[in-house]
Amino acid sequence: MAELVFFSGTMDSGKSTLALQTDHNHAARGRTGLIFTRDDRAGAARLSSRLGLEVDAREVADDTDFWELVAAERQAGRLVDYLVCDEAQFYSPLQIEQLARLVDEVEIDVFAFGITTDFRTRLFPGAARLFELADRIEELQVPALCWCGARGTHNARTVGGVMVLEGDQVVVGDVAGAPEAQVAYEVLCRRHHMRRMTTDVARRQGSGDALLDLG
Ligand SMILES: Nc1ncnc2c1ncn2[C@@H]1O[C@H](COP(=O)(O)OP(=O)(O)O)[C@@H](O)[C@H]1O
Ligand SMILES: Cc1cn([C@H]2C[C@H](O)[C@@H](COP(=O)(O)O)O2)c(=O)[nH]c1=O
Repeated sequence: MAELVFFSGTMDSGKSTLALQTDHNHAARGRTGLIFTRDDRAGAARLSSRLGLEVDAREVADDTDFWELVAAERQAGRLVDYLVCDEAQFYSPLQIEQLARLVDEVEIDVFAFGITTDFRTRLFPGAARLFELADRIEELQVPALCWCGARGTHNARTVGGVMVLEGDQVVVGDVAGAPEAQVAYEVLCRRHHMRRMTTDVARRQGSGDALLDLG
């Protein structure tokens, strides 16, 4: 039976890598899939992993209708066995419902990958709908770590090196950015997210609870 699976984790937890591996393994067994993403850091219509792999993908837009799109593929005589959907937190709730309908009514597997919460620790609408509708939620197994060594659970946004809790929900960016970058992200444990204690703050304060060598 087809499934809607949501592979969720923080930024930098290996989701895009797993998306590429998932596509590879299914394609290697002769299945035909479509790869989607939205606002990947590598640019439009690309799915990129920090491990260096990058492939072409279909860019999801506000008006993308997954149901119509798959119907058009099938009418053109092209098989669709599965969908790989990266950055699924950016999809609308309606688009997540279209994905669930494809699973239930057309028996297409949907593998969705995305972060759950934004920089304010609030669920993205697409992630919330996935939590509500998915057959399975899979947590990524190799977590990004907070600077203190604890499992990273929350995504912090910095603007000019300072952690912020105000701003647009969607601002494409990376965890690898220089601390003074205009917009950058850092994965923290909840305790340090709540205290707004990024690596930079901990280093400046010479934090007593630092477990890792901050360099
Ligand atoms: N140079 C490296 N060597 C080994 N693993 C790396 C390297 N760079 C990144 N990674 C791994 O890649 C992960 C990020 O993968 P990626 O698929 O881009 O994450 P996500 O899509 O969740 O943001 C990191 O957590 C780390 O485990
Ligand atoms: C927390 C948070 C993240 N984003 C953006 C930043 C990145 O472009 C993507 C996440 O990509 P990844 O492959 O999981 O690293 O989401 C955002 O727009 N708003 C946020 O609050």
